[in-house]
Amino acid sequence: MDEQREMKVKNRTMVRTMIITITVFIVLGFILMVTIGVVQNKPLQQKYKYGIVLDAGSSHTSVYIYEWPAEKENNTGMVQQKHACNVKGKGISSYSDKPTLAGASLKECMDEACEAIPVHRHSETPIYLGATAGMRLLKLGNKSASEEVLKSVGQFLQTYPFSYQGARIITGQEEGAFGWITVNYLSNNFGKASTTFGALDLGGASTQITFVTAKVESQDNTIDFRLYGNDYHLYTHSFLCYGKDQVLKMSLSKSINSKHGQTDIIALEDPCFHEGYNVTMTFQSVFNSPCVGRLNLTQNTFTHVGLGKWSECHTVVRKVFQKSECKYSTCSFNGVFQPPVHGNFGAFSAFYFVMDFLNLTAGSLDKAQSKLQEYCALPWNTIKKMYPHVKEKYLAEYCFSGTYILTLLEDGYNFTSDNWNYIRFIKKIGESDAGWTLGYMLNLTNMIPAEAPDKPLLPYGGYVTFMLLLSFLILSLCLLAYKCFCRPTGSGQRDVI
Ligand SMILES: Nc1ccn([C@@H]2O[C@H](COP(=O)(O)OP(=O)(O)OP(=O)(O)O)[C@@H](O)[C@H]2O)c(=O)n1
Ligand SMILES: [Ca+2]
Repeated sequence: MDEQREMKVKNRTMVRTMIITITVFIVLGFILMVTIGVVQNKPLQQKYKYGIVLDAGSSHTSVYIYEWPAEKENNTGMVQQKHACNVKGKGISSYSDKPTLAGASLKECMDEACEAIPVHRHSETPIYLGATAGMRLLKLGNKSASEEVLKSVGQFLQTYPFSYQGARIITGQEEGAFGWITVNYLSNNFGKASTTFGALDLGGASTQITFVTAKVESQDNTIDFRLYGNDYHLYTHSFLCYGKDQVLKMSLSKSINSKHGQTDIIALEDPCFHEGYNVTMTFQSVFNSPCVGRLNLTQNTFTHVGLGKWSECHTVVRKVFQKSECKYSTCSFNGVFQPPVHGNFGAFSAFYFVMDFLNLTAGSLDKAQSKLQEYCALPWNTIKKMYPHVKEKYLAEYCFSGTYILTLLEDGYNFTSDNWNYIRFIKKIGESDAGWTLGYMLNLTNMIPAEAPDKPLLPYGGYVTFMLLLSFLILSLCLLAYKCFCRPTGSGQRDVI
């Protein structure tokens, strides 16, 4: 009997030891799994890559620095603007008579770029310069000067430690298409069934319109892309000379020409400038562009006198659009094919600067016209007092520019009161400026793949959590099963298997 009791006590002690050992192992195992899960899930220190694009516009140059997580290059929406710098002074095309100075004008912003990008990334950071309508016009008027300017900026950029990828004049189609890519990339519209935004860009010397359409009747206006597994059939057109500074020159030159021969032009009355505005201008400053014809005058200067009459201004501005000829089913203006606009549009650059200043980014077309009419009727002195901190050159032109924008959108691109609210005036999307530069870099670095990259079933964090929960469940079941098989028997003993 004693032996039997001793055996029983021994057995019980053994079972207890086993249970304790197994429980300790299970608990230790679980702690280990949780620890690994937590450590694995800890956000890794991101490694960023960088790219630089210089937007050499007609009125000014901007330097944009983009950054993206190194391992997520091909995911949509990953590239963001890290820094932007506006070069002081005018655009590079204004250096036509002193081209060698064009490069050095970029120094301050390029030095900022060196600071903004970690030194160990400098040599692998691509840098691109794209010049737009100002340089297109200079090339038309003085080809060798445009080449000298490009050479100067190219040589200057190569003195920096970045990976120089060239300085060139981009085409109007590229400018339109890459603006469209930027807007839709930043809005996360690629790789989904969602529709895309059209893009409207207004600069100093050209304007672009780009949107997805089914049928394009003219080859010059077609661009096809396959992005993230979807085909996009784009309509795009860039109107050289229809940026707001060149249109002002065209409009002034038309008024001067209509006066020419009748009287000596001493004062040029302009309904698009505020009453009381009175500035001496040279004829040269109006006629110094391929967008306006030549004029032979003996005088050098004239006085630009404001009248502040919006409806007359509207009539004058309308005259820069030639609407009578169209050999296609539909046209925008100047005989250029354009399908009817449809869907949402993002309107950026000067579209935004001007409409934002005039507080016209929301509301109906009728309301925009009546508010602009009121604004244009304000005397110049009042305007100057209302906005003492705004650059006088910009301030003087907002009545004209606002009128031009409304006319371009309505009479030029055929927007109506019904689809006016589909236009969104935007400066930035998230942290990044809307414009062609981001799309240009994404394209040249192949960062937008034609096909959507394969995605794992679960994101990494989700995968670790799921595996942990599953392991926990299995262990719990094991414990439960163990408990069931160790249930006391009728004789008060335990069956140990
Ligand atoms: N706060 C501001 C900033 C700029 N502008 C005007 O907006 C135009 C410049 O627009 P932008 O998109 O910078 O033109 P660019 O890129 O220089 O010209 P382009 O694209 O035609 O080469 C110029 O007329 C400038 O006077 C403005 O009215 N208000
Ligand atoms: Ca521009």
